[in-house]
Amino acid sequence: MKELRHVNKYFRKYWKKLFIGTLITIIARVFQLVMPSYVSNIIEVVEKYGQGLIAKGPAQQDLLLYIGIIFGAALLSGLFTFLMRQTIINVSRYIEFDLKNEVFDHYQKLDLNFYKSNRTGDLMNRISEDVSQVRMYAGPALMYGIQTVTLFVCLIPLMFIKAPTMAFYALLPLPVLSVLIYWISRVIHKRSTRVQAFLSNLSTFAQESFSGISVIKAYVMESQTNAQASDLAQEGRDKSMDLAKVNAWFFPMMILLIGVSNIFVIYVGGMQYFRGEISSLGTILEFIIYVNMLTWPVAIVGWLTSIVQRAEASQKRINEFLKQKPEIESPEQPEPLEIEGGVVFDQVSFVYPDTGIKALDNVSFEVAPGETLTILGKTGSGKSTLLDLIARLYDTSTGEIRIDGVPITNLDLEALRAAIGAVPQDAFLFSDTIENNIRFGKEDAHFDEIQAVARQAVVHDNIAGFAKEYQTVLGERGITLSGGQKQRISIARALIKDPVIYLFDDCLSAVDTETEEAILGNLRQASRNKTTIIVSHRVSSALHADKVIVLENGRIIQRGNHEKLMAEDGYYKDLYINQLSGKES
Ligand SMILES: Nc1ncnc2c1ncn2[C@@H]1O[C@H](COP(=O)(O)OP(=O)(O)OP(=O)(O)O)[C@@H](O)[C@H]1O
Repeated sequence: MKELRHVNKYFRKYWKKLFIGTLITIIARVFQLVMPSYVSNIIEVVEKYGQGLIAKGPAQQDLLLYIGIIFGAALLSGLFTFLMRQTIINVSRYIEFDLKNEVFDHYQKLDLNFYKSNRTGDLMNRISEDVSQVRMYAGPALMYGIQTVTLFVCLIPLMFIKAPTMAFYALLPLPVLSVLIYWISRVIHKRSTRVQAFLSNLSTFAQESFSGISVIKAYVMESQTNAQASDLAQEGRDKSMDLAKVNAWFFPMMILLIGVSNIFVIYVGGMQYFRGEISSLGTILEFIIYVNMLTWPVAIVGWLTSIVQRAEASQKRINEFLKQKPEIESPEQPEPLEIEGGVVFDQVSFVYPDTGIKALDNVSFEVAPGETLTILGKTGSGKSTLLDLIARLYDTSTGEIRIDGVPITNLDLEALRAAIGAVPQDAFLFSDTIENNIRFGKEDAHFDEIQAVARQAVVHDNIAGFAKEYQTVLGERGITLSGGQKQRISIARALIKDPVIYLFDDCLSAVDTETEEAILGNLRQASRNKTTIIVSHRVSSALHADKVIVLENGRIIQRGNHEKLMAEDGYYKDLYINQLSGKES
């Protein structure tokens, strides 16, 4: 129960509803208890009538009265049972909602390393399956728990008051039933944990096969993927069958033990009746009803234990993630700063913690507010890493990055990221309309602004060509854009944000050179007074830059501007000559 303590805060939050729910549960059970003793009364009236102790008229009147009471009590018990579900089960849904939001909010705060070391399927499983298991504890388990306790507390003393010997024998098999069901539930729990872990794998496999469907098709891997899927399905079937086998024991065991209890009641009650220790056969019937009323709650003790165990295991998995602290956080007292956009790298090195790859090695440079820096270099030379460090997606291993003279770690994280408009290398667009994808950069943007930035990113004409123009839905629910169109929408999204610092990570790689030139021209206009850092493989992005650096294996091997770099032999000049000759030819 240690892990489940996490849910107590939600119980406290909804304590009023839970309190009312508990009262209602108790009332519902008390009304349920009315029926057996009136059934006994009915039998007694019938017996008396048979023995000629009561006339037909009054006997009929008594019968009608008792039936009326049983009916009324059943109605009220039904009504309160309905209200009980409405309160306690509803609270469990609220708790499920709150917990899902808490987990999701926490996921959002965690940094990239967390996402790299955990699989998406697992993240999704914890927020859906595991939270559902915890809901079972916060709702049904709580409700049936209260119900069981109420019934035990009211019914068992009542049975002992009415007929102690019969009560003793009637209750004798029930602890055995509870222990057996507890034991079965433990096995069920073990096996269902295996099923749970398997489902996590299955989600990951399905998610990867669907997102990688084009690769699967292109490499004609359908049959291998199918074979893998059917292996997984077989594994799932075996695990589910294991679970089904133990589940199958549950009800037969219950029925057997109720049967034994009933036989005890009939035998012991019958003997007592013969000996005159009980006055009416109605008492036997009353006890049979009691035994049947108790069976489910007794069985449920075992079931509840298994729900609690499962919820504990699930909450443990959830807590594992909730306990993870984001490695990158805002300082407690950030320096107040109106960011102007001066960026300084002071002997910065960075090693990816998971792979140990040194992506940047002693990198130093300065970009003044409003300047443009272009970073060139072979693939894997550390260009994207450098941009990620400016947005503080990672923290430097050694050295310092300063924005307007203030170490980046002293700045408020949100303020820093709000000042940055980043266009990543892999343009990611959401399954939403084009308008909303661009609006992501500025929620309250007017439609005219959206069109204006789309024009600057040279994608407006493409959008206008779609039947639904800006309302065209992208992604899984809609059309698929070309790589270049995606990149340009992603640029428009950054432009509408109108940030102080632009980070463009090779975001024109999928557009033709003519469009690239048009966009670069527009970007120069849009980012005239903004600090702009462009990562590129094309020298065209460097022609008008104030500064250029060339990276190789994480080190700066050349720096200057176009004119200076053309004056020396090296990577830049070679690249320029290569790309220029390519263009001319
Ligand atoms: N998330 C990551 N985890 C571990 N290592 C990484 C990660 N991202 C990049 N690397 C490694 O860091 C080095 C620099 O990568 P980076 O993406 O910064 O290069 P790049 O110059 O942007 O390459 P490209 O031009 O291909 O985009 C590479 O060796 C790469 O394998």
